[in-house]
Amino acid sequence: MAAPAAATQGEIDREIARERAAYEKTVAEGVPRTPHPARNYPPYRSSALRHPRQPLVEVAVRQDPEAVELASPAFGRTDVTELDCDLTRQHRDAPLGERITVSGRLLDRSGRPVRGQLIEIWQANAAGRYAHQRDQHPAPLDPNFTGVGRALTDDDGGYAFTTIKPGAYPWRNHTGAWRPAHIHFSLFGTAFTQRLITQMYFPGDPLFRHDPILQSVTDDAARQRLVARYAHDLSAPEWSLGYHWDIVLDGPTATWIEEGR
Ligand SMILES: O=C(O)c1ccc(O)c(O)c1
Repeated sequence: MAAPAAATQGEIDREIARERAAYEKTVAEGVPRTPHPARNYPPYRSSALRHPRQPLVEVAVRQDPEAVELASPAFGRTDVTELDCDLTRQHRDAPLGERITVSGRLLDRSGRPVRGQLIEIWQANAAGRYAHQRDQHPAPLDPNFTGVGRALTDDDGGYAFTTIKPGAYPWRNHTGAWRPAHIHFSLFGTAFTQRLITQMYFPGDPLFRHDPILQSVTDDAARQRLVARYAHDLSAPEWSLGYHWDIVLDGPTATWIEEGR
């Protein structure tokens, strides 16, 4: 059987508009909204293949939570060093690109700081290429950039990363699909079963409205909360541009997550 023709960007834009209209109709009808993006969001093609089809397993209820923890990754406070949060100093020379700092606070639903939490990030280089064998698109790799970092939140729930601004990159969701520049964030929680994953975007990106992953967050305000704020006071003269991004774990201003594992 011949493979179906890939959708074009125009077709995806129309699908996004249809999904948005369907969402707005459910809001108008007072249908309770799920707090996070749909697991199967048709314009994001691979979500159709990858979403769970069985009811989710409640680990804490059906299994022994301690046994789950024994078989899961763990980390100790001493595993995370000061250098891990500086992605520009992990190689002999500095990476190419626009040096940035990204900082903010990890907060609970009442705005209280969440302290001592492991935050991990991963991202493409300035040319939009991941240092990963699955990324084969013809943009240059940077020998001075791996694109992976981690930090522990401080007593104020604060975190800060120094990195370079990632480039947009093509992916094969549809013809003409380019992801807006973004940084992936993982929040480990106090146990592996609490891990949350999300993405941070940069303000004013013209690709936002064409991106089915960002658009799978159908609530406008929630989508805005995934976009960092350019913070001139965080910029360092002759050195780096500053961005501010808070992550709220829960409640009406929660940062929407793409996946919790
Ligand atoms: O699900 C995916 O295929 C996919 C592709 C590119 C991304 O940047 C991403 O976050 C997810």
